[in-house]
This record gives sequence, structure tokens and C-alpha cells, in this order.
Amino acid sequence: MSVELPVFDISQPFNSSSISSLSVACREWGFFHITNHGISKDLSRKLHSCASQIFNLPSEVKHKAGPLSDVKTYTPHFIASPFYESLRVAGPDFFASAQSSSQALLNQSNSEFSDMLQEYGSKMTQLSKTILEMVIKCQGNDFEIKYLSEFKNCHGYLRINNYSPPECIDDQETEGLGMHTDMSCITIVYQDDIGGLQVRSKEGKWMDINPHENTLVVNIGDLMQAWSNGKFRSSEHRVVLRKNVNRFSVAFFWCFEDEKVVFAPEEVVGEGNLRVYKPFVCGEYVKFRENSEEGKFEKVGFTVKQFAGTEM
Ligand SMILES: O=C(O)CCC(=O)C(=O)O
Ligand SMILES: [Fe+2]
Repeated sequence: MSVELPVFDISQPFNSSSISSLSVACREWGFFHITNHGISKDLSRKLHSCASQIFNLPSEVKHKAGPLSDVKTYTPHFIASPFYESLRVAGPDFFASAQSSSQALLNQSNSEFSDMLQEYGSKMTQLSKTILEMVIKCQGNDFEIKYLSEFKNCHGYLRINNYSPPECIDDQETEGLGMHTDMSCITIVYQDDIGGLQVRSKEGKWMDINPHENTLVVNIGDLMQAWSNGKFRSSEHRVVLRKNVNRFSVAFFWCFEDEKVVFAPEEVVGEGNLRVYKPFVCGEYVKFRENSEEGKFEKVGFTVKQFAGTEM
């Protein structure tokens, strides 16, 4: 089964009807689509082809940027899943970050790749600011004016994901990336035309988010779920591999700075409503997810609810 998410034209100002359908999407699914986002087909095609060259390097070469290296930008197979590997590019200087991976992997800089990532990262940064403003606006009148400054130190990073399916795909679905929630405020995902991204409904059913040409997927992350006092959902999602072909995606995570104390403002909680999260320091939550076995990336058992929820 698949879910048809609403599509928002991000190049146009939002009117009251788009704000109210955005609000429904954030509450019900924590997922929606955007179009007219300014990422050309040409840019995503070129990025895909440059990234494939990196992922096609022998694994002993890729390990030069792996978890035991100095740069630590490459996540090899068998960390999140046997079929998943990724390369991280950190902002705001996406160019420098891409150059350091390229230097570690190829012993030379690759300015074509780094230029592309700088362009992609800067566009994602702009898009995140626009989307975030709309997402805050949907939580109350003039909230974007009152509360946008809380998000002024947000930062972004990219994860370029490569999924290689097992030799033979049988009837059973193979998880390329297990069920998880994102640690971001919002995430913007480019998925190629293979499909496989799924969101878990409130009833616990896995629903396909089918790829649509020229659209990007946006999802609410744990930090926004906490800041909105649980109004907006950081949905569990995963990637399944059904075809015997590689799948490519690029996720951009827009996050609070590590020092930020995440705490829903009184007005966001609303009079008479209970506060469902204790205040927490963003960096502590990131550490909890990265370092505790239970909190790990692909294991959804422990998320912001277990970390800071008041209903425990
Ligand atoms: O590959 C995708 O489509 C989604 C990836 C994802 O959920 C993530 O990187 O957090
Ligand atoms: Fe994710």
C-alpha cells in the first residue's frame, strides 16, 4: 500500500489553505512532498554519477574515510545494514567537507564533486529555512515571527546513501535501512526512481512513499517533534529493497546546534495541555543516539520519547 502525500510548491508563498494541509500532513504522517525546489535534474544526475564512482571504489580504499580514519565521513556496509553505505558531507562549508573526503579517498581533491555538493548543500540550506518557517507557522498565528529566531543557529549536513541489494531478492522484502526516526528538526530527501522508502502509519502499517519526478520528500525529525510538544510527528520510516538494482538517495538533515536546549514554548504547548517532553540539550540527545546501543540509528526502540518524554 502506498500513501499519496500532499505536494507543496515551495517557490510560491503559502496561503491559508496550504498552511492547513501542511499542518495535517505534519500531524498525520510527519511527511510531505515539495516541488519547484530548485534542484535541477541535471544536478541530481551528476551528483549520482560522481557518488557512484566513490561507492564503486574498492572497500579498502573507502575505509580511508571510514569510522577508524581521521575524516570519518564514510559509513561502510554492516553498520546500519549489510546493504547500506553512505558518505557524510557537513555544512556550512560543504565544499571543504567534500574535499576532505575526496582527499582521503583518492589522494587528490575533486573540485567538480565538491562544487556540486556546495551547490546542493546551499540550496538545501535555503529550502530548509523556507520549509521550517512554514512548519512553525502551522503551529499557531504569527508563531514564525515569534519563534523563528530559536532556529537561527541550525546547521545542516548531507548523507549520500547507496543501497546495494543482495544477490537474489526473493518475495520477502529486504530492509536496506531499518526502521528509525531522524534526529533532525526536518529532513529533505532526494530519492531516485527505484522507490522503497516507507513510512509507518499510526496503525503500524508500512506505506510506500513512491518517488515522483521533480519532487523531494520532507519529513519531521525528533527535534521538531519535541519542540512542537508532540504535535508534529517524527515518523518511523525505513527503506526496503525489492529490485535487483542499486538505489541512490541524498538526505539533508537540518538540526539545532548542539548547545540548544530543546523546550517547547508555552504558547506552542497551549493552555491546559500537558508538556510531553522535559527540556534537553540537543547534543546530549545526539550522543545518546550515537553511543548507546539501544539508541542507535537503525534501532527505533529508543528515541526522543525515551530520552526526554514525561510519560515514562
Ligand atoms: O534513502 C532514503 O530514501 C531515506 C534515507 C533515510 O531515511 C536517512 O538517511 O535517514
Ligand atoms: Fe531517515
